[in-house]
Amino acid sequence: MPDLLDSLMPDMHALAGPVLRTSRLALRPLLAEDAAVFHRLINDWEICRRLPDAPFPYSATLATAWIAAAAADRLAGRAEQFALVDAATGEIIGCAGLRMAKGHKSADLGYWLGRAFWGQGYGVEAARRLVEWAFAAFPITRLTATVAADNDASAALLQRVGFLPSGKGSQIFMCRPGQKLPVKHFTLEREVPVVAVPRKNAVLLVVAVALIDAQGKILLARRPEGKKMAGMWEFPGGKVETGETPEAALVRELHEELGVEVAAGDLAPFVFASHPYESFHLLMPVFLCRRWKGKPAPKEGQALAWVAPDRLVEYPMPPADRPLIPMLRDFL
Ligand SMILES: Nc1nc2c([nH]c(=O)n2[C@H]2C[C@H](O)[C@@H](COP(=O)(O)OP(=O)(O)OP(=O)(O)O)O2)c(=O)[nH]1
Repeated sequence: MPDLLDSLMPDMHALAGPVLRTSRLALRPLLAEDAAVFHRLINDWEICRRLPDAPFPYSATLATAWIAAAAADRLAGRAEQFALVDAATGEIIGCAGLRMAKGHKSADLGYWLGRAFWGQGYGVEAARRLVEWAFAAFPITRLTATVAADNDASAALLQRVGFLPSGKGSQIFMCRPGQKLPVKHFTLEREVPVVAVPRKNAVLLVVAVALIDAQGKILLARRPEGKKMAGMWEFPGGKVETGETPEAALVRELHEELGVEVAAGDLAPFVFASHPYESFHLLMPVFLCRRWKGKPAPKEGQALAWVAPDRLVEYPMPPADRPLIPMLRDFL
C-alpha cells in the first residue's frame, strides 16, 4: 500500500538515484525544484558557519548551481547527495551526502539540517542509513567526516553513528575567508566480518559408550576408510550437537550408527577422555550401557567387534582412548 510519503514524493522516474528510507525520513536525490526550499534552509549563519563549502549569505543562484552539480557528480560517480525528507510531511529538512575519494576506496560524509530540525535525532537517523548504504553499495573500506572543532553536536552525532576521532587539523571555511579554522577528523572503518577460525585448542565435545553384552564383552567400531584415524577401533558415539545433552547425543548416534535404541536412563556415566589432537582438544565423556533394543549393525560402513576387556589392548585405538582401556579392564 503506498504510504503518505509516496504520494508526497516527486515522480520516482524523475529521480536519478536511490531513495533510502528510515523510520521518519526518506533520503532522495535533490531535484532542481528543491532549490527554493534548499536555499531557505541553508541560508542561515548558524548552518553556513559550520560548513566548509558554504559562503554566507548563501545565494539562491548558488543553491540552484549546487543541486545541478550534485546531479552531475552523481552521474560521474563523484558524489551521492540526498535531500532529507520528513516522511510524515514530505518536507525537506536538510541534506546529507557522500563525496567519493578517487578509486572509491573511501568517501567523506557531510550533512546539515535546517535549524528547526536540530536536536530531534534526524541527523543520526540519516547518517546511520547513509553509512549502512555506503558500505553496502560501494567497495569503500572507510568513511571519513570532518567537523568544525567547536561543533560538539556534530562530533557527538558522528560518534553515535560509530565514527571514531582520527585527528585534528585546520581548514578554510568559505564563510570566513582568509583564515583556517580548527577541525576534528573522524573515520569509520568497514566492519571486517569475523571469520570463525577453528582454534587449535578449541574443545570438541564427543560422547561415546561402552556397550557391554551378556558375556561382558565391549562393542568396538572400526573407523572407516576416508575418515581421520581410519582403521582405529573406537567406542560408538559422536559429536554432541549444539543444544544437545551428552545422553541425547548418544541415543541419537547409537540409532544412526548401529540401529539400536537406548534409553537415556540406561546410560551410566563412567569416565572421560581429555586429549589434545592436532587441530582440536577432545573432551569425551564415556558411558557404560548394558541394555538396549535391537542388534547392533554397522549402519555407516564400519566394522564391529565384541571384545573382552582384557583383549582391548590388541585393537589399535585413537590415542585419546588408550588411557581408558585399563580403567575398563579393572572395572568390568
Ligand atoms: N565416537 C568416538 N570418537 C572418538 C573416540 N576417540 C576419539 O578420539 N574420537 C574422536 C574421533 C573424532 O575426531 C571425534 C568423533 O567425531 P565424529 O565421530 O562425530 O566424527 P568423525 O571424525 O567420525 O567424522 P565427521 O562426522 O566429522 O566427518 O572424536 C571414540 O572412542 N569414539
